[in-house]
Amino acid sequence: MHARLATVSAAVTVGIGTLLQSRQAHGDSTSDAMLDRENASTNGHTPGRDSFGLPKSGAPIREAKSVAPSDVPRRPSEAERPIVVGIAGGTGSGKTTVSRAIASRLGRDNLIHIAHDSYYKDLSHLAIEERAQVNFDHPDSLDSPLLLQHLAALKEGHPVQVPIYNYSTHSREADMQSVSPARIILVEGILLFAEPELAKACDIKIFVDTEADLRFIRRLRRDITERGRTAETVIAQYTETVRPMHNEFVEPSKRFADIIIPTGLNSVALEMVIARLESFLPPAAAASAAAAPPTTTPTPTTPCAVSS
Ligand SMILES: Nc1ncnc2c1ncn2[C@@H]1O[C@H](COP(=O)(O)OP(=O)(O)O)[C@@H](O)[C@H]1O
Ligand SMILES: O=c1ccn([C@@H]2O[C@H](COP(=O)(O)O)[C@@H](O)[C@H]2O)c(=O)[nH]1
Repeated sequence: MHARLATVSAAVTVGIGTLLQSRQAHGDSTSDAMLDRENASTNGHTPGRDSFGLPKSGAPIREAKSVAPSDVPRRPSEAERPIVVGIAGGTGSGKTTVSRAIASRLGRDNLIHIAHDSYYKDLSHLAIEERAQVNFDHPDSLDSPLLLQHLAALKEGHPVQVPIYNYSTHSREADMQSVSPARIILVEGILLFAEPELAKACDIKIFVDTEADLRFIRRLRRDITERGRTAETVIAQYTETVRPMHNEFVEPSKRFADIIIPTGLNSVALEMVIARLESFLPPAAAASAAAAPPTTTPTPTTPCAVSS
C-alpha cells in the first residue's frame, strides 16, 4: 500500500494556553485556531527555522540529561529546540507501534516518547466499578494542560516528571517517570489533535489511519491480554463510548494532520518520516540513524507511560 503523504506544512509557535473549556466549541474554535496557525506559517521565515517553519538542525540538547536537579539547564537555542512530533489516530490504530519503529531508528539519545495516556486523570477516589464506567475517550478524561506544560518545559530544556497511569486500576501510580529533553519528542494519543492547544504544540502532526474493524480486533486482543479486560467489557466500552467519541473527536481531527499513515506500519511512509526527522539531528547521529536497517515490524506492545 502506498503512503499518502501531505506536505509538512505547519509552522507553529509553542505556548502554554488554557485549553478551551467548552467542548461544544470544538468545531468552530478548532478550525479558527488551525486557520490562524496556517496563516501565521506563511508569513515568511522565522530566524532559526527552516522554510517549513521547523527548527533548523543543530546540536542535540543531551546535556540536559546529565544535569543535577539543582543546576539550571542551559536554555536551548532556537536551532536546538526539540521538535515535537504528534502521533494521533484511533485506538488500536498502531500509534505506539509506529512510535516504537521511529524510536528504534533514531535512537534513545535523540528521542523521547511520551503518551497522552499517561495523563489520564487519577480515579482512585471512585469505587472500582464506578471507574470502569468513565468515558475515557472524551477529552475531559485527560489532564491535557499538564501535558502542555511538560511539552513547553521540555522545549525549554527542562526535565519533567511524567505520571505513570495504570489502565487496570484507572489510577496513577505513586511513582513518576523523570524524562529529560531530547531533540525529537514523540507524543502520541487518540485525542492529541482534537485539543487545539495540543495540536498547536506539535511541530509535525502524523495521523495513523487504520480501519475501524482492524482497530477493534486489535483492541479486543490487547485489552484482554494487557489491560485486564474481558471480551464483554471491551465490547460494551467500545459501543458505548469508544466508537461514538472516535466519531465525534478523533476522526474529525485527522484533517489537522500534516501526514496520514495508512494502517500504521507502512514502510514507505515511515521511511519518509524517519528521513525528515534525521534531518533535525546533528550529522553523526543522523548518519548512525541512516545506517540502521530499514524499519521492520517491531514487537508491538502498549506501554502507558513513557519509553524511548
Ligand atoms: N501493523 C500491525 N499489524 C498487526 N498488529 C498490529 C499492528 N500494529 C499494531 N498491532 C497490534 O495492535 C495492538 C494495538 O497497537 P498499538 O500500536 O498499541 O495501537 P495504539 O497505540 O494506536 O492503540 C497492539 O497490541 C499490536 O499487537
Ligand atoms: O483507564 C483507562 C484509560 C484509557 N482507556 C482506553 O485507552 C484508549 C486509548 O489508548 P490506545 O492505546 O490509544 O488504545 C482509549 O480508547 C480509552 O478507552 C481505558 O480503557 N481505560
